[in-house]
Amino acid sequence: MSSIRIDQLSKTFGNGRRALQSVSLTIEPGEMVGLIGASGSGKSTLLRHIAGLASCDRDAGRIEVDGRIVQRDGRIAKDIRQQRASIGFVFQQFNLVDRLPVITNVCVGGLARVPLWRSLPGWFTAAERKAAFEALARVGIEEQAYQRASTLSGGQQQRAAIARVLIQGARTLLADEPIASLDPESARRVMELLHDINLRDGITVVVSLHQVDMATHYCPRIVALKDGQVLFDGPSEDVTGSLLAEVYGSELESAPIPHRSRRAPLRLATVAAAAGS
Ligand SMILES: Nc1ncnc2c1ncn2[C@@H]1O[C@H](COP(=O)(O)OP(=O)(O)OP(=O)(O)O)[C@@H](O)[C@H]1O
Repeated sequence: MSSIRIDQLSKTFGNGRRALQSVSLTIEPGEMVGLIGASGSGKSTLLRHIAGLASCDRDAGRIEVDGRIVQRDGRIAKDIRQQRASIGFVFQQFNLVDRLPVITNVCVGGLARVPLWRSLPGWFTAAERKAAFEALARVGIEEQAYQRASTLSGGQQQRAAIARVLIQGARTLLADEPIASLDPESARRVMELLHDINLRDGITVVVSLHQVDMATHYCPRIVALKDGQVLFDGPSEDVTGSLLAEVYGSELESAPIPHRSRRAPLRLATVAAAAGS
């Protein structure tokens, strides 16, 4: 059974903008996939559809996660709340509750599994708090457990958000530009963490990134979107300068170019030359 299966997914927003056009994609359990593409190419829209946070066009697509239908032909599954328990979502802006302690934010990750009356802050059991503390230790911020979330650095907040996904027991982790607002060192640590979770826990990871070098370094498979369509789907080794020129078009000058330790670095001049060829 595939981890994620997308068939012929299309999305047109109310303003007539076609954000996704007949996207089909199959992702197997334990894969780590980097989603790249120019601004507006449809990366966030695709991730939000996989999580059932947005619905596709009528009669235009179907998404399954772990063999269960998330949405079909414009209708989101009725049991989406239960399904979301196994789909972790990490956002660029962390989505923590600023005024609550970090550990409470992390405990909230288990909410789909506890009765509603126990979801109020303070009602978490000792076992749940222990599990949250262990998740914080795993992401390296256990010392900040009792600080308000707002007092953490961006990188620490993102690690707390990942700890929340660990507590959630998600089998699939979708990360929408998780490092876009982080400094380079914090970004590297977050990518290392996603990589570790993928390798050690076997969690399927799909991460959208503007930094192509990060995508090709950490993700064995790259999916490139252009104008809402899959332009490339293949091993990161096959991401070439000419492909990037096609993916980023006029954004090329500002596009981050990969520096991959395994291969000769792709330099802007190489890519620009490919673009002109
Ligand atoms: N709620 C919305 N209403 C109308 N158009 C939208 C909406 N959300 C996204 N779009 C449009 O859909 C297209 C795809 O947007 P999306 O945010 O998925 O792109 P992206 O690749 O994630 O971009 P970025 O890298 O800048 O975040 C864009 O043209 C965007 O303007």
